[in-house]
This record gives sequence, structure tokens and C-alpha cells, in this order.
Amino acid sequence: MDGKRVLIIGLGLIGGSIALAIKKKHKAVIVGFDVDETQAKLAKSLDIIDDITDSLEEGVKGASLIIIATPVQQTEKIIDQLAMLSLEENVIITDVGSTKKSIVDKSSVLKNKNAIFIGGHPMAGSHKSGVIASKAHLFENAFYILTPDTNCQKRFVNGLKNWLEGTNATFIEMSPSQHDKLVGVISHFPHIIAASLVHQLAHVEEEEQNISRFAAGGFRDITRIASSSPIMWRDILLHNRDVLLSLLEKWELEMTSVKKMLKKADENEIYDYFSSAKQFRDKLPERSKGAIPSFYDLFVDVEDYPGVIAHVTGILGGRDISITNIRIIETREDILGVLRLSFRSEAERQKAKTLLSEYRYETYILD
Ligand SMILES: NC(=O)C1=CN([C@@H]2O[C@H](COP(=O)(O)OP(=O)(O)OC[C@H]3O[C@@H](n4cnc5c(N)ncnc54)[C@H](O)[C@@H]3O)[C@@H](O)[C@H]2O)C=CC1
Ligand SMILES: O=C(O)C(=O)Cc1ccc(O)cc1
Repeated sequence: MDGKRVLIIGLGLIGGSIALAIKKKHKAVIVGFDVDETQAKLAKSLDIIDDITDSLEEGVKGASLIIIATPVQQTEKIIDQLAMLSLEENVIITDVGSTKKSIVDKSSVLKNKNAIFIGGHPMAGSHKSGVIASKAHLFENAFYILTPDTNCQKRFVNGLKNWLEGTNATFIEMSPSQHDKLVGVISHFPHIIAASLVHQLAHVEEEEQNISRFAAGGFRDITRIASSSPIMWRDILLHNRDVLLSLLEKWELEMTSVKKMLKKADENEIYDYFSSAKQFRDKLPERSKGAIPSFYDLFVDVEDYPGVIAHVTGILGGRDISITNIRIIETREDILGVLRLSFRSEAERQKAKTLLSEYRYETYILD
């Protein structure tokens, strides 16, 4: 495929990360289009894309692959725009949107073009936005859902997987509706709950000033995703309304039963509520068991290559910073994603953070 052209529309976190992943395996010319000129220029100056185009009409010329990586309502508008343009024969068009049914339905406008639309959704990301947060390894070992039409020829699906090989993701295929139902439960609904918890805190703070000062640990963990892009989440909610409305109804029933349980003040019942949730949670394939106490922990984002742990520990050892514990958090199936390093003191943690940043490691303190 080398020497071919790829057009990426939307140069944010996901568009940028896909571009980097494609570059790992292909020598294609990657052309980028973004309505926000700053993002496009940044993508070019960071070598994430090779060229900027300032119109879709120009961008589609010679493109064998078009990837739409914009918020999902924009994705539909872009599909309409693509349908008006002259596209290359058998161009593969895919998207990365968090919803699939509405987008795949919209792609029917392309049916008279010789274009092949295959819906896609890489199931990994972050609460961060923008091309600056892009990473070539963002999708490593994540699930990457594809929703090809039932009569889409296998060679096109394989062609798309080949383009996306550098993501090192695990591809799975399903129908758009199945996708929206599944992702509604495990991703979209939790984002609503995270935002609602933050609103609850903000309301309480109207009466009790400075209460958020005390919001640490669990509250921060459970609401991290409330820092995601509001444009992106507005669009997702509007696309997956039916699934989310039905989940909200179930949630209301759940909360009503919690209220009843609390009013009854039956200690066994309350214990069972938490105990059964814990049992289920502990069985999730996140490998959260054996957690070490979260004192002076530093999280380090690492790429999956042999020797990366030795590199990190070597940097710290070389400056006599001792690590009291180290844990690999496999955020996704079998991937070395994040290292949790523990230190004896805040001072040591800060020294380690500064030092690792000098070696371009991204580090986080989550307490
Ligand atoms: N952020 C995440 O963790 C994940 C996001 N997704 C999906 O990926 C898509 C992109 O999300 P992010 O990269 O996180 O967002 P982002 O906000 O980082 O980037 C989106 C980019 O699209 C550009 N854009 C908006 N409208 C446009 C238009 N009409 N034409 C050209 N460019 C346009 C924006 O200027 C921005 O640079 C969304 O559909 C989202 O649902 C999928 C998986 C994970
Ligand atoms: O940051 C997180 O935990 C996310 O939830 C990222 C994310 C956001 C949207 C998606 O469609 C998939 C993954």
C-alpha cells in the first residue's frame, strides 16, 4: 500500500493517534483536514500528518482511504459532503465515532458512489482532546469494533484491517445496533453518571463552600471521565438516545431500590448489595487485584516494548530514587499500558516525576 494517500478528517486525539498508528506500518502520504486550522497546523508540525488540505474536495483526490474522526454529528454531515464529491473507485471510508447505528444509516447516501463505508470504533481513548494528546500506541490491544454491512466483501474489511494494523488493536465485528447497546452500557451511561456526580457536588457546594477541596481518591477516580469533551458527549447522547433512555429507566429503578434498602436499614441487605457488586467488579478483566496502597504513587504511561520497565527503573535508580513498589496496570487486554510506581515520600515522587518528564514519559498523580 506504500505510496498511497490517506485522508484523515478531524485531527484530534483519535484522528492524530490513528495517523501515527498508520505511519508505523505504511509509507502512505497522510493528508489531514480540520475545520480548526490550529489543530491541522499542529498535526503537521508534529509530523503526525504529511500535508494539510483546506478542502474536502481537494483532500479526497487520490485517497484510497478516508477516515472521519470528528464528533459524531459532524461525521454525518461529512458523509453527506463526501457523497457530493468525486471519489476514487473503491475508496474505503471509515469513521471512529463512539456511536454506530445513526452513522451507518447515514452512509447509505454513498451507495451510488463506488465507495465502501465500514463503520469503526476503537474502544480506547482518554478524557483528553486535541491532536497534542495523540499517541501511536493509544489503541494497543484495545478492542476495535467494525460494523461492515452484511454484504460488504471480505477483501474490503481485510483491507481496512491492514491499514489499521499499526494500532495493534483486536478487531471484532458486530452490527451497529449491537454496538450501540453494548457501548451504551459500558461507556456512554457511565459518562452520564460521572457528570451527574460532579453536578451533585457542585449543587452541594452552593450551600457548603469549598467542599470540593475534600473531593479526593474515589471521587476523582470515578469522575475522571467527566473532564471529557462536552461537544463529543453531547453528540454521543443525541445519537444513542433510545439506548440511554432505557438505561436511565433501569437506573431509576435501581436507585429506588437503594432508597428502600436504606430506609429499611437492614444491615445484611446493605452488606449484600456491596458484597455482590464487589464480587462482580473483582471478576472484571481489569486485573485490579493485589492493589498496593496508594501512597505517593506515580502513574507512568509506557509503550509496549521489551525493556521499557528496565528503562524507567534505570532512570530513577541512576539518581538514587528508590521505588518501594511497582505495578503494571494492564489497562487493556495484555498490554503494558501504565506503570504505577510507589515512593516513600512526596519529595521522591516529585523528583521522579520531573526526571521521567525529561525523558518524555507522561506521568500522572491521581490523588
Ligand atoms: N476521545 C476518546 O476517548 C474517543 C473518541 N472517539 C470518537 O472519536 C471522534 C473524535 O474524538 P476526539 O478525537 O476525542 O475529539 P477531538 O475533540 O480531540 O478532535 C475532534 C477534531 O475534529 C475536528 N472537527 C470538528 N468538526 C469538524 C468538521 N466538520 N470537519 C473537520 N474537522 C472537524 C475538531 O476541530 C477537532 O480537531 C468522536 O466521534 C468520538 O466519539 C472514539 C473513541 C475514543
Ligand atoms: O477515558 C476513558 O476512560 C474513556 O472512556 C475513553 C473513551 C471515550 C469514548 C469512547 O468511545 C471510547 C473510549
